[in-house]
Amino acid sequence: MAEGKVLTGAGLRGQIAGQTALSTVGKAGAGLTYRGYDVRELAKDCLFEEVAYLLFYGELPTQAQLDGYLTQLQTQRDLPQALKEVLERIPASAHPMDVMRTGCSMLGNLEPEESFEQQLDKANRLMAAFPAIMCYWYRFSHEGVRIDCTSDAPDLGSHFLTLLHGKAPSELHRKVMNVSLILYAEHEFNASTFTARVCASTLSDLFSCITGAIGSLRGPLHGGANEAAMEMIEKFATPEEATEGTLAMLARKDKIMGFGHAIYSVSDPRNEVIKGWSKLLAEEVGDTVLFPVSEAIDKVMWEQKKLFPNADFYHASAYNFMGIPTKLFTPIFVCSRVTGWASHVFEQRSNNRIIRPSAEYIGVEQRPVPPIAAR
Ligand SMILES: CC(=O)SCCNC(=O)CCNC(=O)[C@H](O)C(C)(C)COP(=O)(O)OP(=O)(O)OC[C@H]1O[C@@H](n2cnc3c(N)ncnc32)[C@H](O)[C@@H]1OP(=O)(O)O
Ligand SMILES: O=C([O-])CC(=O)C(=O)O
Repeated sequence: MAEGKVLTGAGLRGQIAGQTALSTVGKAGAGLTYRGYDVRELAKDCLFEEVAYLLFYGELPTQAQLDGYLTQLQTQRDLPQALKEVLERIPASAHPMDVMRTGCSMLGNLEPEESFEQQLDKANRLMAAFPAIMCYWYRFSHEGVRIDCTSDAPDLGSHFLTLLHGKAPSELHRKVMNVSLILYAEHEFNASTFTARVCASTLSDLFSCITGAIGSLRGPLHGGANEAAMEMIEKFATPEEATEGTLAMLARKDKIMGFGHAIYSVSDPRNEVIKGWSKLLAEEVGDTVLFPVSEAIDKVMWEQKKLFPNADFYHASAYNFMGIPTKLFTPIFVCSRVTGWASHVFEQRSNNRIIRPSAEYIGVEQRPVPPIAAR
């Protein structure tokens, strides 16, 4: 069970910045829950869309509600032509998180949130459209293909894999992508969600809140860690090399991406779930390198620093085994976390006061402005 950490110091650590009924993170005896449900239980039995529904509407859907919701989301997957044209103009060298940011912002121009009464419709629309934003740009810029942004895939995870690979995923890949989307969906006041809430507190529109959140998620200390972890893992050909290399990085005081957490102190409850699925995928593809290398890094980090893998570390190998290009790892996080971000925007709006903390001034004392010739 995840334990509470002693939280003080810079980075607003340990300060209550608001209230939420959406999730617990690192609460002693509760670990990670979404609206009271253990994330591990949700990841075992639910579809990602059930979790999205839970976050957006407050309760898990009945079968009839879920069927209706899946159908609704399926009809919202296609992109307007003007957005496709914008995506076609973004170079292949662009970072896909910048593509997601631009795609979100452009959709906000074409289909703006004109009143807060539209917030749920706009959140569902964004969630349904994100896989196509990512894959339309990726396949056009890298393969010269203009893909059909719709698919028959019943759920968002398999829709994404279908658009990316041009064929329906295997049952195992569909399952893993679904689990991954659930694990990444919501995490209280992390940096990107807090960004969204600050933006929401000015009574801005949903697209602005989500665009800002994407920018915060992009950094390697947050969502970008899954890509950074993959780049590190790939450098090692054997577990022995990984052990030596990790020790050398620690000696240089490098940050090891995919380890540690701002709130959890002994484990990230999402790790055991994705690690299990990564192991299964490794067996499926007959991997003898990536998974053993990952475990070797994991062992050194625990032995040397008592640092544990966070949600991002074994996501790297899991996504790699499913043939997903590394640069798309963090954009998948966006496809999932848009549910948490939007739910926090709704929560902020429902009991709002502009978020405006104070700063401790550490600059020079007040002084007269000298004439320019005297400076
Ligand atoms: C989905 C997510 O966003 S999960 C987070 C993803 N990010 C990463 O994986 C990036 C790597 N990890 C980190 O940079 C950090 O652990 C963070 C940003 C997640 C948390 O930062 P903090 O709350 O400041 O970490 P914390 O207070 O636990 O750090 C304690 C010590 O461990 C060190 N440490 C923490 N994580 C790491 C790491 N991954 N590698 C090496 N050292 C680390 C810190 O530098 C600090 O050392 P110091 O006391 O000598 O300065
Ligand atoms: O909570 C955090 O600081 C980072 C994190 O794990 C997440 O956003 O999923």
